[in-house]
Amino acid sequence: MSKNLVIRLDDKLRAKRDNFDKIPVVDIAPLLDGSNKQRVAQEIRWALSNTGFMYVKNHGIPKNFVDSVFDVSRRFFDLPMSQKMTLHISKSDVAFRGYIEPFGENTDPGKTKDLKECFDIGPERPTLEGPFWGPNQWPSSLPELRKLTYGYHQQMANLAKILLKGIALSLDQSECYFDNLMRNPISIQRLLHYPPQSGHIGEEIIGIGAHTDYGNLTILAQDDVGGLQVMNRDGDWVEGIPIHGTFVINIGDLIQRLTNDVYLANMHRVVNISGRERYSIPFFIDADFNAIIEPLPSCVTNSNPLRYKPVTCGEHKFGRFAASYAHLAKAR
Ligand SMILES: O=C(O)CCC(=O)C(=O)O
Ligand SMILES: [Fe+2]
Repeated sequence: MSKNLVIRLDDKLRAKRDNFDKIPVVDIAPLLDGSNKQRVAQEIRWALSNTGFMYVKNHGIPKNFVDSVFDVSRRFFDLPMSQKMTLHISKSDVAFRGYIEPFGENTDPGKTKDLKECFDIGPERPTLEGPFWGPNQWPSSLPELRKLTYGYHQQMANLAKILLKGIALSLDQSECYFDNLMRNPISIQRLLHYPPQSGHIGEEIIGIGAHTDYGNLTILAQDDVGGLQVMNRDGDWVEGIPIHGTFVINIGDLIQRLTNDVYLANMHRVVNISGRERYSIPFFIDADFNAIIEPLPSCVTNSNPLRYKPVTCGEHKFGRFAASYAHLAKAR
């Protein structure tokens, strides 16, 4: 695998990180019930500075609810292609809501085509305008999809708030630190389907090409098939194996910028070598469109000088989307 991707971080900082061959599991019950927030914050700090990823367990979201969303997601992707294409994401313009066909969004576009199909929805708040807001597109033949996916998305938004309190504490900030940056945060609830691949699997076509996530936080539910891979300090890929009852959490570029590279928005990809269909359900949450993200003064030191200029969340996110989406590339 190309090691050049990891060099994105300067070598001095990379050498300071602990290496890892497993992604840590963090029990967040003491954060939810308030019994030991600092212990959870410490575990989050290790996980996000060294791996950029963690599993969370005891998160309070019922397993049967998550299963019901996987179930409706399978039924959605089983619909005929002609029906799914009537909901195509390009019809929502820059609201980014709807269906994306295989190879329609490529996360490492110079190198890899993504063998995945997606369905994206977002908050249904008609008063908010601008990119990343707008009506969702729902299939009339599958009415349960709306209730389940939208309900799931709200549960994820609540869980994200709790996790962001833990992340704020882990950075020695007040637990309300993110509230001002996230009054109406951009968020996307995605359903993902990775068709099976067989024969020789080269980097030119895999489930999802190597990338970092763009925003603040991602909460991922995966089925039991496996295929998620996360890059360690040596540039080797570590399996994000499915662990029953957990979510996989990772931070995106905005938190890496906010922490002046102290926390890592790590490279990851999906290679589905199982020969089976794989389904996953990521929830992405960013900051407000106009929120200015700049390094926290406590993360800027003599040995880690200022690395980033302020950027708005919307500007950063839009730039990264434009590079990945065929329908935006055509419009440019
Ligand atoms: O499906 C997965 O396991 C990961 C998906 C992912 O990385 C993404 O959608 O950004
Ligand atoms: Fe990702």
